[in-house]
Amino acid sequence: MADQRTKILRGRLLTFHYAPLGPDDTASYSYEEDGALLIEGGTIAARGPFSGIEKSAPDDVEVIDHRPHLILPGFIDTHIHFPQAEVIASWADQLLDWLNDYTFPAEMKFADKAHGKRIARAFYDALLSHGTTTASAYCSSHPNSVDAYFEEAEARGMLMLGGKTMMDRNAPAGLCDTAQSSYDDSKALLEKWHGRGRAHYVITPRFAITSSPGQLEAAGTLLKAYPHCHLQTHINENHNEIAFTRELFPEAADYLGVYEGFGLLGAKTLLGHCIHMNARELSVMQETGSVAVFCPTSNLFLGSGLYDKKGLEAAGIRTAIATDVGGGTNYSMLRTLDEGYKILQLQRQRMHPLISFYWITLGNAKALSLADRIGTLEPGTDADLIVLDARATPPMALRMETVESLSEELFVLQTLGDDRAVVEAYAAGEKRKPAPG
Ligand SMILES: Nc1nc2[nH]cnc2c(=O)[nH]1
Ligand SMILES: [Zn+2]
Repeated sequence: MADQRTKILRGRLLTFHYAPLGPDDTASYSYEEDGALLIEGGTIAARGPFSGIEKSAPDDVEVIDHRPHLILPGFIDTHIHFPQAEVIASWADQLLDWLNDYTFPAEMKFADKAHGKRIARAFYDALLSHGTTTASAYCSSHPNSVDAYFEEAEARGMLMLGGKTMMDRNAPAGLCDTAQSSYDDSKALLEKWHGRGRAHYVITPRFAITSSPGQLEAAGTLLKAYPHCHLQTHINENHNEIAFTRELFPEAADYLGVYEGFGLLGAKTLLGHCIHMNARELSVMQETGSVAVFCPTSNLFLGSGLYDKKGLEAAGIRTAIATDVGGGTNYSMLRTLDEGYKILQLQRQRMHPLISFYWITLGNAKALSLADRIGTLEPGTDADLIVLDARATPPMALRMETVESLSEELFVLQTLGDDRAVVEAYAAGEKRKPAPG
């Protein structure tokens, strides 16, 4: 009798090994036309041609046949706001007005744990139905919201990163903590959640405008004491934001200098946006190994500006891509790639589809320093997978009639695809795509 949880997934497998150096870099990925994954106890036990995997498996193993669809590692979203599920699609001016008029009022509702639990269910339904199996989220400033966030992830077997937003000024009283309370609450939450199951705690000062120097210092103290945790914040998204930050921290060399001064930079630091960077900031980002997170739908929606992927990477900076819902306008990493492609086109930095799909899987896993567990179909890693159908809608099916290569198929998925192209999502080896409706 086979282990109940042992199964074979059959389909067209695609996984990356490193960032493709160009369209012809076939060594950068593995593609198996009739491939299979042996899944045991939430991890990938073996990968190969179906015939070989079937031979080595127990006779009564369950075979789930996903042909003719693609099987990929689950998508990874490196920057999203859990309490903004009700903010997405709010008609606003640029960043600071959008925060004050829509975002802060919506986040205040998370003082109520019941609200957090309801939004958490909707949030994870949205992630999984769009093929995202891991994300790094800002919760609200209420510790309750972090519990709601990780409890729901645990129930769904998902590897999720997140933390309590630290913010003690320039926001409504109902959202503000203090330097001391944010330190105490973050520490307690971190000790409760980090490493429990698949949870990863992220120290989360919102941005320089909403944190006093004392609070940024507290965040730095936490990061020093818990260097295995990530830290996430925002930087250089909007010109008014930058000007206000310079007024609040006149002694800092520049915006990044604020975070640098409080010891917030390093290989586990995720900096959202990084649009308007100066030369000094680029070199400090590179030296510290901090990650510059591209949020294309948000950057267009809020009129923030154009992320310079080529310039950042030429400076040796690690990059990632994310939705930034609710400034971002879609949970789909496919829609995110499509908008990102257009931003890069405007700068003559056209991105090849192999690089796009590398980025939202292994690339983002590397940016999170989690490539030993997720973002890949390598045996020994976690079975977080998705099944994609490039013929999911009539316009996609029509376009696919003339597609001749894997790269072309990926580009159809990126340009025309959304949650309708996601046939199934597995987290820790189990089917998790919510039933429609
Ligand atoms: N896009 C975005 N930028 C921010 N900067 C500070 N907070 C936020 C936020 O919630 N969204
Ligand atoms: Zn954000």
